[in-house]
Amino acid sequence: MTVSIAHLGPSGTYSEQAAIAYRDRLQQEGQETALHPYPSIPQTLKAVAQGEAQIAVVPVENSIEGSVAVTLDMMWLLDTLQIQLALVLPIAHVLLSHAQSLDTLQVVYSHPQALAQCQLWFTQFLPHVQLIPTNSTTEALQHLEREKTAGAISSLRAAKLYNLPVLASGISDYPDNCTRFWVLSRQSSTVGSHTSLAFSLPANVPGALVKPLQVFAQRNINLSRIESRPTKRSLGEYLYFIDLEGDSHNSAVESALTELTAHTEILKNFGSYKVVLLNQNN
Ligand SMILES: O=C(O)C(=O)Cc1ccccc1
Repeated sequence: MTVSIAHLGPSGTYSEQAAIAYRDRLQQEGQETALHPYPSIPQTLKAVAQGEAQIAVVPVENSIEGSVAVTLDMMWLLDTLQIQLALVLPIAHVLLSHAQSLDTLQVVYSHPQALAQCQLWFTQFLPHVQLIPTNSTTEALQHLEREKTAGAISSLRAAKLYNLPVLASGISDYPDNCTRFWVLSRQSSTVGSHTSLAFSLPANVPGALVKPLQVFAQRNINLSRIESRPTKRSLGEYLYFIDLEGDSHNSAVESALTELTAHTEILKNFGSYKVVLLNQNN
């Protein structure tokens, strides 16, 4: 049976690069696979939640810009997705354009994460250029043929794929730019070094967040990330997304998760998984 892997498209995105790395792992195990590009991150996740695809590979956090909010929000909403693996991909942005020189550029298109990761570079070298968000780094490339004074931030892989000229490279604001992707499916996750969960609080009162956090501290469980997102019910009310070091089959983590139910309103366990560092050529 062919395993279908959904990712943000069109072809050439960083998400596709992470999906290819995952596909290669499955192929080494003798699995048949097929990649399926989707126009947005929510559509990629819904495809798996609705059973249209079996696996989704989506960005969750970038070392410069932080969380991909839409991924966290959809994980909470969809409820059924479990993390199978985390992939950390180095990100090297280039500026692509048919323009002859940088100073003729008027607009630059890209995914909001890519625009944000290069904002200092644009402030310094192209302060008057208009930055326009697109659904993905490769969707941005569709503008270049018709708009000769437009640029797009994408990868060198995408430049080669679409045969587009590179106007500038090394444009990320910090050299160690990398993005963490989650590999998700509806199957329950297995084992690994990390566990991710999210919860809402029973009441907005002093100390409400201390209690769930103490559950981990008392058991010497290290948290590797904590992120809040609005509940969207009322201003100032939040959901908390937590990554912890440990597997949910480990007895300390297991008992922490049990006790956590007493200090949270809704608790969602997204599963335990391994973290794999990819290199640029993956
Ligand atoms: O648009 C893409 O190529 C994506 O996969 C989203 C993204 C954008 C910038 C850095 C990492 C992921």
